[in-house]
Amino acid sequence: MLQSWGFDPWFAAHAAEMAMEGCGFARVCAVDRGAYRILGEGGEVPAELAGRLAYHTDGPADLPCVGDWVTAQWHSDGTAAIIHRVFPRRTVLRRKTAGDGCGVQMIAANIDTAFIVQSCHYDFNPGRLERYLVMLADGGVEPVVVLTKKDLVTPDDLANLLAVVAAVTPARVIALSSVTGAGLNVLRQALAPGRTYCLLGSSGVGKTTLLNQLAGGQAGAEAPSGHAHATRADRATRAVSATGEGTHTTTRRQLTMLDGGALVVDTPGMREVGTVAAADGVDAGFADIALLAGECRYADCRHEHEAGCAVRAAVDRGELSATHYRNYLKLRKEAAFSEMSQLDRRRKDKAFGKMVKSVKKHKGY
Ligand SMILES: Nc1nc2c(ncn2[C@@H]2O[C@H](COP(=O)(O)OP(=O)(O)OP(=O)(O)O)[C@@H](O)[C@H]2O)c(=O)[nH]1
Ligand SMILES: [Zn+2]
Repeated sequence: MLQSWGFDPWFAAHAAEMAMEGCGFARVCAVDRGAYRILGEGGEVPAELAGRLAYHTDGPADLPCVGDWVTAQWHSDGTAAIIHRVFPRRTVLRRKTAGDGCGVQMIAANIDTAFIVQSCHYDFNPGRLERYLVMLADGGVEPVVVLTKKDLVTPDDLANLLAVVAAVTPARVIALSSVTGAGLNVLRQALAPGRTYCLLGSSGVGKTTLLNQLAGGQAGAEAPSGHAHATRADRATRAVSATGEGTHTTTRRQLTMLDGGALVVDTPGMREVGTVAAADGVDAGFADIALLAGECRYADCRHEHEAGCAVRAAVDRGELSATHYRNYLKLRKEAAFSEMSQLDRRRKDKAFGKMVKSVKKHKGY
């Protein structure tokens, strides 16, 4: 049971040092404002931190996060548990927090492989790709590049993209289309049971569509009981349920098992990695605009002259300050500029162009 959730020999080797009397091991499958859910031999239960763990840590990075293995003590009836210790982490996914400089925010632990998802069509950006690669290398996570929406570009364009990626990283690249299904099996075959994966990428590149296809679930399909099936409905809703007395919040499981036994981490924080990495925190001070952006007709709306733009509409109605809106556009431009990494500039060089060409030839694109 624990093995199927990823308790492999690496973690088993730490079992002796992590063991405590009256406790067992479990994997954290959800975290929501200090409320945890863990998966142990007896299934999934809510858990709290032991006082010692909660108050005697060096910082938030020491607290359990999704994907962590922990030592826990189950209540006598088995319906809840206390987390006492956090296993050493094989890998970490974390990002620097905006502002003070030295803070880090843990996004997930013990992810084996991260799929960096970019769209062939609109979103492809070698500078951002490079940034994800740095983040993954920093945390020891294996990168695989996934180029989505291959149906929207010509074979020639795709060959160019593949060559650029190959010039940036030796990581494996999978190009696919969720519309035609091309390449989906290649991705499926890259998933191994008991290994942990995640999808990183900006909003709109097709992560949700892809996850649903990997989960094998039809849109809104009922999950067979006992199965960690993730359906569209699952991913689209915030699992907040109202009970008789006030509001009771349940946290959706953020670590799920696909049909083939591969494990997938999908947390709200993981989704934010994309936007923050994409625009250097520009969105952080413009939460109001980010919120409105959710209502724009097009997922890739730039809020400039697009039809059905909810942001511009709010400015026109006087509900959003025009100055605030202009500041947003201005800052975003600057962020886009500073985002032009070394690599972007190099790309304009002749030498880099030559390298791309030779990679193309060599790889036979
Ligand atoms: N043409 C084409 N469109 C696609 C493909 N995959 C996804 N889309 C469309 O792209 C849009 C965004 O897809 P999502 O799966 O919601 O993107 P996401 O990355 O999950 O975005 P967030 O949920 O905002 O993080 C949707 O309209 C999809 O139908 C594809 O392979 N080809
Ligand atoms: Zn818009």
